[in-house]
Amino acid sequence: MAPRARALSPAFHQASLPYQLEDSWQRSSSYGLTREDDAQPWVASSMLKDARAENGWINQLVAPMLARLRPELSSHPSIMVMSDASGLVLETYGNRDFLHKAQRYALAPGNLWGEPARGTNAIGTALALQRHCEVAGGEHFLSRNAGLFCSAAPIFRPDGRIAGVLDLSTPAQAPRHDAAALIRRAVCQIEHAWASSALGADRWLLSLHHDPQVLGSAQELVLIFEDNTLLGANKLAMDEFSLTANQFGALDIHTLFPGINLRAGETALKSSNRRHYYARQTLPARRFSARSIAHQQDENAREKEKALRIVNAGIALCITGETGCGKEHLARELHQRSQWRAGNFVAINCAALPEHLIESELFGYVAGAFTGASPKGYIGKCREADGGILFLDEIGDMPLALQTRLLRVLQEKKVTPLGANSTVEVNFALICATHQDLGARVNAGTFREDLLYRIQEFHLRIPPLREWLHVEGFIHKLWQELGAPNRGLTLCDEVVTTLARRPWPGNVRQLLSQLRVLMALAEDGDRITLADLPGEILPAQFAEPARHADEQQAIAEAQGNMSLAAKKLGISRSTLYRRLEKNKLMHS
Ligand SMILES: Nc1ncnc2c1ncn2[C@@H]1O[C@H](COP(=O)(O)OP(=O)(O)OP(=O)(O)O)[C@@H](O)[C@H]1O
Repeated sequence: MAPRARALSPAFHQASLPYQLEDSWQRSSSYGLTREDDAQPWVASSMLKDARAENGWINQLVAPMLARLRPELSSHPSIMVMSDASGLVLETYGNRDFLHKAQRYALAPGNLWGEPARGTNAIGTALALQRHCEVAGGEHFLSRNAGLFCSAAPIFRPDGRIAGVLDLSTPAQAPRHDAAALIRRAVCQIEHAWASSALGADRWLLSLHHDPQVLGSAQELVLIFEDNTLLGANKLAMDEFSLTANQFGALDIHTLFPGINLRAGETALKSSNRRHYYARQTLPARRFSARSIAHQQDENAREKEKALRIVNAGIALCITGETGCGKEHLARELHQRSQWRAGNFVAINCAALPEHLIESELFGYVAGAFTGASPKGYIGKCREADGGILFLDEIGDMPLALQTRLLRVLQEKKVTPLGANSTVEVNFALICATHQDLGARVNAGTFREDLLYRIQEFHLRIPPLREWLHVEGFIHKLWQELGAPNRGLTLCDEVVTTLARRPWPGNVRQLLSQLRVLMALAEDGDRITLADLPGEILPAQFAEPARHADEQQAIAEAQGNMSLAAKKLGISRSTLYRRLEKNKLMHS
């Protein structure tokens, strides 16, 4: 027996799974699921509403394409299911009778179909594998889904990230044999339309194919450029040129197509992989395209993309913003997405280190360089960051004397460890962060002007939370990232609005702490209401005892039956008791 098969339990063998699904079953077990589980995790309608709002591309790109497929879909007992990138079902389309039956399987908006929620299933497993996946009948991990046949594929945004999953589901006893072809065709059309819509005031497109007849169809390869820099592509082009999301913003057209001369209107191209293509260029629209999805990204996202390009180009980035607004978080994200990700992300807090240690921390020292030094010497943060990113937090607090040495290192890209005679070459991208006004520090004479220009070749300010336009959506995102949906925890609309309106002087850090507290105090399945918020956060009109009116009313309506009252409120009995206890304490 192969070692891989030996690792599987007998129940796995009974299902005689295709190879790719064996791993998925293993993962399903590791999530703590059993085949008999009957839970159907879902999110509250407010969260569904927000998720739909965040995924406006579905209305623009998927709905028109599915409308064209309607005749094909309605003739069979089958439905199309559209989920977001977490497996949350946002829309279903297709045969009415089967739509109705599908609800029994919870294939309806608001349900979570990621693998952690429902084990092996086409949506969740396509997300896990990042490619097309088919799951038939008993291949589903949960026995309750054995009545389904599902074929699903992820949809890739032009920036290389997964946007969601398109799934075709039928009864297991009547599978559609053309399901895989139908899904692939639909996904290909969506990705093509998405990439094509990126054409904007400053972006142009290059469409390519080996076969000139294919140009202009959804099967063509589409590359998106700003000047000569590749910004994105449809998935077909990503596969053809082995492109990854990290290369977008960093790859030059001449690297992809050496010797290309677009001015000459070239229509036959040779790529760096020596393949020949027929090409068509679509030049920037003269006027701003309001329909361009790329332009719908909010200002923050656009700033982030700029910052990524800056970091990829090795230009020093300085991030400013109030405490807790996410400066280090952004720096780490940029590292993960940048061409420097193979190297280390080395963070040093210039305010937290004693002045006499910063120099040895940054530049290292040789053995015996000073009393108390490690006998082995120390390589120093600059060299640890070689090939990666050096993140200097609170740069505004760096002592003046050290600023001079840092400036030299940044100019010469060479480090001299303490006590050493020779220098060592280093190559890293520099990101600095500060909550201070560096210009004011320069005026006060406590920060070197030449260093400011060197570390702030590009400046990005993260606004404080109170200036953000879409805090509600961000709260939902954090709530999901904290794992609340796995516990069936939802936030009611009033809570989200109340939290979004707080001034949050501690910014994201403070908001996150508050969400963590709410999660820790909640019971699984709870819906968090205003009554769960601490007094100092509540708006004045909800001052007690009015804020507990909901509980009192539910208890009265349930004639004192606490289980029934809790059910009406969508909370557990223990949460109801806890709220009443809190109320009592506040009035004692
Ligand atoms: N966009 C975000 N998404 C999720 N979590 C975030 C985001 N931004 C910040 N955080 C989280 O908020 C907390 C504070 O962020 P971070 O440490 O990056 O802030 P900062 O601006 O560097 O703070 P300080 O100036 O105090 O050093 C961290 O736990 C971080 O993971």
